[in-house]
Amino acid sequence: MTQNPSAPVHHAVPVSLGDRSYDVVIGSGLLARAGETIAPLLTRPFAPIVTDETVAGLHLETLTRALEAEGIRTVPIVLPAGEATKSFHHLEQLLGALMDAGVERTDMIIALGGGVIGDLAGFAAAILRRGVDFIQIPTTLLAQVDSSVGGKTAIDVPQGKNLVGAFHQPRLVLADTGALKTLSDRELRAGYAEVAKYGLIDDADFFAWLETNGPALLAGDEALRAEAVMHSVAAKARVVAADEREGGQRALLNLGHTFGHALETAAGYSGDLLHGEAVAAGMGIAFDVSVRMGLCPAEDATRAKAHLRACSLPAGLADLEQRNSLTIPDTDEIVRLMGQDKKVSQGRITFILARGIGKSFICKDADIAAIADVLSERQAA
Ligand SMILES: NC(=O)c1ccc[n+]([C@@H]2O[C@H](COP(=O)([O-])OP(=O)(O)OC[C@H]3O[C@@H](n4cnc5c(N)ncnc54)[C@H](O)[C@@H]3O)[C@@H](O)[C@H]2O)c1
Ligand SMILES: O=C(O)C(=O)C[C@@H](O)[C@H](O)[C@H](O)COP(=O)(O)O
Ligand SMILES: [Zn+2]
Repeated sequence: MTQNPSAPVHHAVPVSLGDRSYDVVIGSGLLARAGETIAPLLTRPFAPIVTDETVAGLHLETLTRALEAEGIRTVPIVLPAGEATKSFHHLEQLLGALMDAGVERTDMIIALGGGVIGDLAGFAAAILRRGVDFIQIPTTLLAQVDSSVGGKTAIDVPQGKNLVGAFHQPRLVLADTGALKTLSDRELRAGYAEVAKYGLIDDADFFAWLETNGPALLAGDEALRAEAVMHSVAAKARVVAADEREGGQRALLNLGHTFGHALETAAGYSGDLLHGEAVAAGMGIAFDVSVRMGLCPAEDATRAKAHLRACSLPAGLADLEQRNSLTIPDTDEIVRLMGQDKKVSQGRITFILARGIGKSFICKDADIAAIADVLSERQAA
């Protein structure tokens, strides 16, 4: 990336994957200068931009101007905002729009938005003409710290979350932390769940840092936000570089997700339950199960859940019932839905459990009775 004295301060985290390596560039004001960064990656001065209606109203013009200033012709493709857009219907619509726009195999698709747009546009890029390059420009906290990095792309289906998808790495990720200023408080907090996840997985020091700084970060401290984004991206980049296709340790990034995805499926991928909220509740459940199985000290579970709640996130099923006014499916239904998880092998569900804060591990022989007990008790404590 060309640096000039008037350019905003930015930081690049490499994702090292051999000839598919790329940088995650993090900083405020990057969107307005995206043209200089992106132009050298294009084979011709043309870029379709996939985004959603909300982000289009807030940030599309800045990006379009930045690209057009470099002589790049843009074609915006604007989809409805929200999880329901990660569907076969919208995938078909998007693929049609990309072909109608004349996208060739050597072109570059730009995904501008949150994890929904990144996952959907990334999947479209993976399968259109058997694979077109794409760039992630994540605009939510969740997408900046997690979904834009690592190449998991997918849509949701009635059977479960992300069950149809592909691994397809982006060529570049541009995370403009200034774009987070327009994000709603609820979406910011939902994204924070994935930040807290990195601490809970294997970084107790980071979790302690979040306990001190999380509330100020959520309240709007931009320097703390940028620090949390850089730390989270570095953590994810390390895991992805070591295990791109989740043959092993990448599964740790699924902490809270086996429970969370089942709840999102039950909620019908509606705005009643955001992905980050489901993950937060799922992480609380994972800690409760770990305590119930005698694996984790109760005080660590209490601490993990207390921090989530201090950040106005749910830490279990009772919180979801009360805070999100969600009707929680019965235990049998949750267990049935978890049976569709991609980590199921030979009929057994793999769970990510914890021996303490920062001590998560992959458990292939979890006690289903203990899990069912925790789910049935709703764990409000
Ligand atoms: N691929 C991965 O590795 C990975 C990782 C984590 C999550 N995910 C997926 O990501 C999705 C959730 O992503 P998300 O939380 O970003 O949701 P999202 O994409 O739906 O964005 C949340 C909302 O914020 C709006 N928005 C986005 N940027 C904004 C901005 N700067 N200002 C104001 N509003 C803005 C969007 O229009 C949307 O309404 C889920 O489908 C989840 O499964 C994928
Ligand atoms: O990148 C990963 O690996 C993750 O697990 C990150 C998760 O936060 C993300 O929600 C991911 O989409 C879940 O993966 P899945 O394979 O369970 O769909
Ligand atoms: Zn997630």
